[in-house]
Amino acid sequence: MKLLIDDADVDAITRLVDYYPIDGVTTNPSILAKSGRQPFDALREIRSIIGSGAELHAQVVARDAAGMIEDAKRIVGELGPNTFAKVPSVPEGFKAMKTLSSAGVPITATAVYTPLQAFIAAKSGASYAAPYINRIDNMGYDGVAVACSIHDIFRANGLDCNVLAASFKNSQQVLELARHGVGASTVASSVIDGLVKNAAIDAAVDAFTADFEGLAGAGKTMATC
Ligand SMILES: O=P(O)(O)OC[C@H]1O[C@](O)(CO)[C@@H](O)[C@@H]1O
Repeated sequence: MKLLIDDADVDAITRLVDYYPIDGVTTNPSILAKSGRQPFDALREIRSIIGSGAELHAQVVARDAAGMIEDAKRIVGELGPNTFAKVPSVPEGFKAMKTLSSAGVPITATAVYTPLQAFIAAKSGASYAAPYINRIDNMGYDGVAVACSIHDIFRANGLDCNVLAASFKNSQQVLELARHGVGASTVASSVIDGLVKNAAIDAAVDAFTADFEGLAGAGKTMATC
């Protein structure tokens, strides 16, 4: 499972890329609005931080198919290889996806709440479909089960599309999707930090350091003892 950052905060992205095995970044119009920056300025800076080998997903804003196609072409044209245009999984979006995929524009189908939306998006040429795990949970359904079901539908039908699970609020949701082997998960910075934050881990590492410091004549590290 690929791990992406769901954020447009360049300081947070820079730090997470430094520490963790990050495969890319996703944004959406709400995330870009929160950054307060000109959208393409923010996206170009994100591209330069993550490099050309990582994935960058940015969303169209137009509501009709013709406008979505124009938005998508600009997104991919400005941000280069490994950029995916996110297109909402609605009728106008499916129409846009069919044209864009024929033109070789990589697409992430977004705003996915049901397996049938994902199925239609995949058949329309999307490379990824992004189910909203936490938002589905909040509707009283099981977001992880929906994402796993979408993964299984893609495999059962030989569709060349992967799950890009989104909208996480906790580590358990991410863990369950890794267990099922879905293609990718995009996770907010605070949730990524929480994936490996555990008082027991810190206590174990602190105890090793304290024990070693008690060794007579030892330096502070293996390199200096
Ligand atoms: O429920 P949230 O946290 O707003 O998440 C919605 C998700 O949809 C996406 O737009 C899909 O990629 C993400 O950017 C975002 O995580």
